[in-house]
Parts: sequence; structure tokens; C-alpha cells
Amino acid sequence: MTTTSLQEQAMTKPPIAKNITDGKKPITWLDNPLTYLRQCYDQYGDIFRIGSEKSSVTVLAGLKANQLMSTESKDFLSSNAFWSETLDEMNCPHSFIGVDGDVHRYQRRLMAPMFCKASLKDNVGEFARTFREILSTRYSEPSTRLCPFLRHTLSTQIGYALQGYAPTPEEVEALIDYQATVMNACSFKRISKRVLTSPEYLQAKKTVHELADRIIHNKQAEHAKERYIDVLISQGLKNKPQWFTPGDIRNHAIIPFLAGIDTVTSALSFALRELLLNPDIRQELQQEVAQLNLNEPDLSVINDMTKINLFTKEVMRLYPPAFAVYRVATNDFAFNGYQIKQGETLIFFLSACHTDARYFSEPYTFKLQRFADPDVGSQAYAPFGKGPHTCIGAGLSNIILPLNLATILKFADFKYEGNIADLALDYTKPSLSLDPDFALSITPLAHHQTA
Ligand code: HEM
Repeated sequence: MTTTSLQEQAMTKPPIAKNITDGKKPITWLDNPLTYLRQCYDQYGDIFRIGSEKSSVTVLAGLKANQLMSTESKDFLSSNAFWSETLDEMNCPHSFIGVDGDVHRYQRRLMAPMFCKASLKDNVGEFARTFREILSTRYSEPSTRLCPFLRHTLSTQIGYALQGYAPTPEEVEALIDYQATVMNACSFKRISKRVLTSPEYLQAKKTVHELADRIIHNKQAEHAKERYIDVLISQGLKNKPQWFTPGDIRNHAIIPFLAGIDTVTSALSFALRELLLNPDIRQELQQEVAQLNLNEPDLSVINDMTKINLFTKEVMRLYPPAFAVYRVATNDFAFNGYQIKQGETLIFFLSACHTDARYFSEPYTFKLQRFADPDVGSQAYAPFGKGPHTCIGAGLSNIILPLNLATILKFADFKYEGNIADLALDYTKPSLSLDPDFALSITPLAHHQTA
């Protein structure tokens, strides 16, 4: 491109996406955001706007957007401006997902040791036991709604590992409803804020507050390691009281659930859907798990899950639970020849490259061995985000996701009665989800009893 046309482009705004279809029929951003973004990226490339000329949001995508987020995001991008209304409603002004700079760095340093593999390695056996127990005691029924089952399992695993407390299934559902309602009303603006006065929402909020207080005050003497919430109180509150209001502390009590349950549920449900679509892959993975000791597994067993690990990576490439993240520009900056203005809301479509044939051949084909080639991925693969806010729970997720999948493959049979390819996507939750009524018939296998 010549210098003049670059200058001209900088004067104009990025193109507005128009007439977007899924290949057959028109689709909208609100109804089908992932497909919408993918089609826009194919049509317009690394930068475009969605919405109308009067009110639009700029989307940055592709390798350059990922690199920008990784390297320079701290200089001119803010998470806070996007999250602030959600944090107001949750009464936690310093919740670390929605703050920038020193207050974010300080909390991240405090939390990082609790999320590292060295800290989680002793929980692996307990994760496996938890899943087997829940599977056999609660969910060996003819038809199990998959998402509540996974949320119950994951909240128990995450809760015991980090907070020494496992929420009840009712508390977990209240958490999920509360989070989805606040985010949809306050940050994504998908629904009216009037919903925040509805009796259902207020009840969920009350349940979540009570849960947070119970976690804070549940100082179980027998808990083996220092709990996340205790570290935050003993170090954070003590050294930086201005960043740990009572509301912030409550938020820290539930943050591992808010960030971890919905996302891992998404990945696991798409994984099971993919296994139902691909019986050959299911059989291959079943052969691998047959060789594994899942009775008392440790980290080495997770490392031995070669195919399962390749499989989960490929699942998150095609179905990235958090396919895009929001930021607000805190300074003017240039991107791909266009000028981004301070104050603009931006969507970083970080998973755009996941279906770009330049980085992943035949991108819409599910290939079990794709990531066996170590050169595949790198900057183009970003299921856990990029830059300062990149997922702190990625290590935990890389343990519980393959472990749970292996456990269900080894200890249960699962069937779907309908046509699995027809299952609709659901965008009412913060993460990419499958139809909330998606139900499987799960039968614990006989050797489960003796395992
Ligand atoms: C498949 C599973 C998961 C996926 C795909 C995922 C994805 C992400 C992404 C994309 C971000 C970046 C958000 C942004 O830049 O605005 C993020 C942040 C975060 N994730 Fe995850 N996540 C997963 C599991 C977990 C788990 C299991 C936990 C904890 C129990 C967790 C805790 C967090 C937290 C606390 C943050 C905020 C980090 C910060 O602001 O510095 N995530 N996650």
C-alpha cells in the first residue's frame, strides 16, 4: 500500500460489516457472535466495525492483534473501562479481571503461586476421586443435563483445590445465573439493566453473597494447604487494604468459580459432542485411557495422555470458550493503517486465527493429530487469551480438562438420543456454550465400582 493511501485510510474508519451470512442465511452479531466474527474476519480481514455507522464497536483480529495484546497492551488498553459497570453492580471495584496497572499486577503476583502446577500437583488424585464419586452417586440416571452435571463436578474440584469449600449444585447454578445476568446487562449490554431488579436475579445475588461469606468464614482446620482466600486476606488485605474492600474480598471468594466453571464446562461439553460426532476418535482415546492408571493419578498420568491432550487442544481451537475479549483504548494508536481513538471500545477477536487456513490447514476439519506438529499454533493459538490478563487458571484447566475427559471415557458410557450435529449453540452465558438442555444418558461402567 502506498503512503498516500495509508494516510487516506487513517483518516477513514474501518469498514462496517454488512450482509453477513453463515453461508446460507443472514446472521447477526447478537444471535450468533462467533460465526459472525469468523465471517467478518474472512471478509474484511484484521480490522472492521460491527454495529451501525452511528454506534459501532471496532474489532481487531488476526496475528497482529494477538501480538499487540501480548506485547503492548499495557500501554494503551484498559480492561477496567469495559468491566467497570459489572464491577459496580458486584460491588468489587478492584476485582482483578477488571483492573489494570499496579493494582492488577499486585493481585496477580499474589495469586500466581496458587495456580501453578507445583501447588496443584497434590490435588490430582482428589480431582479424579471427586469426578468418579459424583458420576456414580448423582448422575447415573437415564438422562443427565450435561452442563449442570459438569458445573457441579468442576465447582467441587476447583472449590476443594483453591478455597477448601465445595458449593452445592444450587449455589453453583445461582452463581452462573448471577454472573451471566450481570455481564449481559452491564458489560455486553445484551439485555436491559431492569433485570437487575427482578426477584430471580435478587435471589441469585443473595445466594451468591451468602456463599462468598461462607467461604470467607469457613476456616477448616483440616484443610491441607493455605486457601486462596486466606492468602488474599493475610497478605493482600494486610499490605494493600485500599485494594481489598469487603466487596473485593467477597469477589475473591468466588472468582475461581466465576472464571473457571463456565469456561471448562464449555470445553468439556464441546469435547463430548465431538466424541459423539467422531466414533473413531472416541475409540482411539478410549484405547489410550485403558492404559492409564486413573485410580490414583498424579501429574505424570496427565502428561501421558498424549492423544487426550492433543484432542482437548483441537477442541479449544474450533470451539474457543472465550473466543474474544473486550478492551477500551486509553490512548490513540494505529492498527493496520487505521487510527484507533482514545475511549473507543474494542473487541479483540483473539481466536480469529484458529480458523484461518494460513495457520491451520483445512481449518474447519477436526484433526486429532493437528497439534502433534510442534510448529502449529504459537501466536495463532490463543484459547487462554494474551497479554497481562492471560488466563491464570490455564495450568489448572490443563489438568482438570484432560483428567475429566479421561475419567468419563474410562468409567462411563455416554449416549445422545437425538442428532448430535443439530445441537444449537447458546450465547446467553459468558462462554461459548451448547444448548442448555443438552442431555446425555450416562452409565457408569461395571469396573467403576472396583476402581
Ligand atoms: C477452558 C478453560 C478456560 C479458558 C478457555 C479460559 C480463558 C480465559 C481467557 C481468554 C482469559 C483472558 C480474559 C481477558 O483477557 O480479558 C482468562 C482470564 C482468567 N481466567 Fe481463565 N479460562 C479457562 C479456565 C480458567 C480456570 C479453571 C480458572 C480458575 C479456576 C480461570 C481463571 C481466570 C482468571 C482469574 C482470569 C483473569 C486473569 C486476569 O485478569 O489477570 N480460568 N481466562
